[in-house]
Amino acid sequence: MTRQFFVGGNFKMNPITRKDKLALVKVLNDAELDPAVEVVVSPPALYLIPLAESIRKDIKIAAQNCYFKDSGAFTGEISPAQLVDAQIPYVILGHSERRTLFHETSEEVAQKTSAALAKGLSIILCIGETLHEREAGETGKVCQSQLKAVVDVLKKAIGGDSSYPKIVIAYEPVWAIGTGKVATPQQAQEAHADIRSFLSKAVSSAVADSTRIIYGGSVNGGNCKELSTLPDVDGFLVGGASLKPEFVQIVNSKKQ
Ligand SMILES: O=C[C@H](O)COP(=O)(O)O
Repeated sequence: MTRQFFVGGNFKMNPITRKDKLALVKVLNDAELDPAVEVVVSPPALYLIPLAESIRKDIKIAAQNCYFKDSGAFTGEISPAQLVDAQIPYVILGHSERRTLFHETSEEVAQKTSAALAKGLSIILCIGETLHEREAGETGKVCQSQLKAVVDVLKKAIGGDSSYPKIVIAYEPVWAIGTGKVATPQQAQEAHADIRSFLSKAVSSAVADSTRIIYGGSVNGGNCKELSTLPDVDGFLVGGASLKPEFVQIVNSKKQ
């Protein structure tokens, strides 16, 4: 099955100034982007609506997080219903920075995933192991347990397996994030194939076949080409390099 290549830019808590944000938008708006690629950028919450209004319409916008309730006394949170109302189509959930710095558990990530899907949002669901877990030979076990929490919740949710086309799984080994230490093509392919095989057993072979599994962790203009040729790598979630003009090269990595 052909899976549409997907490139996401996670700006994290950047840029600091609106001037830098405008420069970034100009680079993307002026660029020649491969029309076959789905491109999504994810700014801080403050910039979601202004970015959606100023960026070209073939680039979609993602929030970097959301809560699982619709509204109420939850200071600092944004709800799936609010994102839908603001016409923001995607949300990143389970990023390792949320899991580690903000102590989000896999169960909370699953609850947020289910709530966001119920409102019609698409999800970039992040999973991945720490260096310690990789060195202990636990990469597969960790990724599967993070994913299983979502699979279990979706089994009970309205819509069930029909939700999977709205989920892109981002495999992001924590040791590769922001470190300049990218996974080797062999490590990336192995982890992606393992995730796909888990999906096949835990959900169905059709879902395993059609779900996009993208790689994140120190992707840049220099290493994207080789990673983009791997059979189970369906795109990238880019952090640091998404703030630079080389993001265009990463979007176009299949065409280079
Ligand atoms: O969400 C993106 C990842 O955390 C990757 O970040 P990075 O490209 O800066 O390593």
